[in-house]
Amino acid sequence: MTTSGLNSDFDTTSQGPLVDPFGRQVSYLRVSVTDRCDFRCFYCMSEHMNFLPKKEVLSLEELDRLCSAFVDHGVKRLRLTGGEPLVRKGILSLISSLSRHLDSGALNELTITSNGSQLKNMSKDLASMGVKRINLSLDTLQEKRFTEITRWGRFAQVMDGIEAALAAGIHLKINAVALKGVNDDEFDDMIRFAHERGMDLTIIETMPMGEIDGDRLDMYLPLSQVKQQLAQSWELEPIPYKTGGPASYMRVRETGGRVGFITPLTHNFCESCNRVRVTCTGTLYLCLGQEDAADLRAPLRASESNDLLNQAIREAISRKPQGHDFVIDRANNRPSIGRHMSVTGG
Ligand SMILES: Nc1nc2c(ncn2[C@@H]2O[C@H](COP(=O)(O)OP(=O)(O)OP(=O)(O)O)[C@@H](O)[C@H]2O)c(=O)[nH]1
Ligand SMILES: C[S@@+](CC[C@H](N)C(=O)[O-])C[C@H]1O[C@@H](n2cnc3c(N)ncnc32)[C@H](O)[C@@H]1O
Ligand code: SF4
Ligand code: SF4
Repeated sequence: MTTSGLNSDFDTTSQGPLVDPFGRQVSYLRVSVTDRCDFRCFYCMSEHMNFLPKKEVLSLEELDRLCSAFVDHGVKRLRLTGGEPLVRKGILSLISSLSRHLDSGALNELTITSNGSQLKNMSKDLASMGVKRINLSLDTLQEKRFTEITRWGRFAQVMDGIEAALAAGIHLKINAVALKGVNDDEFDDMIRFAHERGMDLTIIETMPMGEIDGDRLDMYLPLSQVKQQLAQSWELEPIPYKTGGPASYMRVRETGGRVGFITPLTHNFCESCNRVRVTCTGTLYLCLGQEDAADLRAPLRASESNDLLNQAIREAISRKPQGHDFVIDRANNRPSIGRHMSVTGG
């Protein structure tokens, strides 16, 4: 973890918005509230993962304090992710507490990225707490494939979760990772499934993060190929729609719905980056595709006042890198970034 390299032009004691050395304002925080998950998607985790011991993980109160400190620094959008954020014990009390920032107008949006397994029971509560959008990860519509991909997931549970979330008035976006030889024959079906239910679909390239049991390189499918494939079935029109996320969207004329493409390896969207990530141990990662990080747990726990914490946050932002260094290391067959996606939650 880097603690040196402080950019001496930066005043780390002032309040106000967080602006990095490239003039980009950090207005979006993604928080991985747990590294644990009830699924074991094969491209994300190995089947037998060693998860963090409980004492290393921030309590719900500490997570609340940390998120609130970022809100005080002008963060407008908060996304809870994981692991699976909705399997963390007490998660609804954290969300309920954070929703005070929506009520006050300090926060524009409180969202979640989820595998959908808990949505059947939680959707109503989440909607009542002000969660208006959820990004739901679903890579296939075929039950057998779903079991092969997620290993431990139950397809029917996710389908029930989708139904419950939509019934509660939550907007869903489906995230599907493009996996060569696994789900690359399903994108047409997924467009139909999503658009019939008023959901956007975004397709994501696999990223070389964390050791997994198999070989992720074999499954890498550039989205340029997916677009060509889709263009044979659909009329696609580029549109300027933006959520503040990395996807670039197209309208599918036949359905009227949107399909988004997230291409971290073939297209670089870093120049407009607005985000940083915090893990469940309070480590602040300045970029999804870099190892550079700052420990916020020590300053958080060192004092009841937020002075040390605020200083650590500003110091870290002063060295946010310009962009990622994802490389596909075919020679050594190693992931470009050692940590798993579940550490930062995507
Ligand atoms: N390289 C890179 N990829 C990102 C970044 N943010 C999100 N992604 C990728 O996009 C995937 C989907 O992210 P989501 O959790 O749905 O968030 P989002 O696309 O920012 O969400 P919206 O607010 O709906 O736009 C993640 O799993 C990552 O693969 C980023 O900053 N850099
Ligand atoms: C790590 S999960 C965490 C939240 C939740 N468990 C879920 O699946 O939505 C967030 C997103 O990262 C994606 N993801 C995981 N590993 C990935 C990888 N190596 N490359 C690209 N996306 C990945 C998942 O498909 C999911 O959409
Ligand atoms: S992608 Fe999400 S649901 Fe799948 S193993 Fe990773 S954290 Fe769990
Ligand atoms: S890869 Fe890093 S710099 Fe680029 S958009 Fe993602 S977090 Fe921002």
